[in-house]
Amino acid sequence: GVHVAEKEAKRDYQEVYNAIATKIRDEDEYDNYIGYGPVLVRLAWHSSGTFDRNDNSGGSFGGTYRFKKEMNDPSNKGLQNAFDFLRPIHEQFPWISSGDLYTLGGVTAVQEMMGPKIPWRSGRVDQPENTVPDNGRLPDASQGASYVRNLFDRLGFGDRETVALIGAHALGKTHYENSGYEGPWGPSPNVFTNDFFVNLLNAHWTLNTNKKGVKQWDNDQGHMMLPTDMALVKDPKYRKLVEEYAKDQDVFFRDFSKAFAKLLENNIKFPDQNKPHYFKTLDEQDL
Ligand code: HEM
Ligand SMILES: N=C(N)c1ccsc1
Repeated sequence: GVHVAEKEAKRDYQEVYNAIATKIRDEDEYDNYIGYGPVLVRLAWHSSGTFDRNDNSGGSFGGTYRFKKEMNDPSNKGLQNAFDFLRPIHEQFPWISSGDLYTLGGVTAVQEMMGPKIPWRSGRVDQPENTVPDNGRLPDASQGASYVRNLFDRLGFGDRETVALIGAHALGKTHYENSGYEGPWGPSPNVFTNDFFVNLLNAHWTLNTNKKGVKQWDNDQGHMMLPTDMALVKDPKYRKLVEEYAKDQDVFFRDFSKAFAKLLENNIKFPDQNKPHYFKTLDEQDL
């Protein structure tokens, strides 16, 4: 059922943001100098993407990613890097819940990679191991448009929100050892842009079977797209949205911010007094 967030504690969440942001800035060598931003965004997404609106189960509230059943979900392979990154932050701020920390990590990463401001509310409360949702709720990358539409409908999202959210694939890369896909970087793996959409439309894509026997799309610049990425230009309704976001990064930023905030808050009711935080970036604080 829907969870009710606890009333906001008298805590300095900007301080937690700054600790995460400083660590992202300092530890820049991770994953061939992509840094921890993208994998932190993926942890926030995967810890929220277990939501199912049909029975109000899953979602970020209980911080259940910390339990091995969810951590070992094959869909979550590679996210241990984000979990290990956040461990010292959790030790420094033991009062923050796991669910708040995993989602705040993604918000901090998006903003520090020059993405849009993401409003964020506190109040998630750790839940016990017996509340871990079943594996298999996160999307399979080998599928087409109707699969993507159904999966994001289960998460409570329409076409516009779905296409905006998948725009996060401008960040980071795919790794053979995690998903069986190998993605040399997109043009800006640690800067949040609308490149994913521009790339989808403008590059010449070839469907290959990679060294792991997995089908993926490659272009001559050494970028890759998943089958579910390519579905966004094959489906006429999705394609209209890809074209809109490729043309206007501000519209993409606006829609991504709303959809990402909604994703991180699915299945949670927040007390009115828990106002959304709009965190300042390190640059905005001259830190
Ligand atoms: C149809 C939906 C989606 C599918 C099938 C999908 C699948 C994948 C796969 C297979 C990878 C590569 C993982 C690896 O090998 O390390 C990946 C990476 C990534 N995904 Fe998605 N994803 C989807 C939606 C999203 C959404 C909604 C977000 C965030 C809002 C997101 C953010 C990311 C990020 C940031 C990475 C890079 C991680 C890294 O560099 O370590 N994805 N995704
Ligand atoms: N399409 C991409 N470049 C991608 C997919 C998952 S992470 C990056």
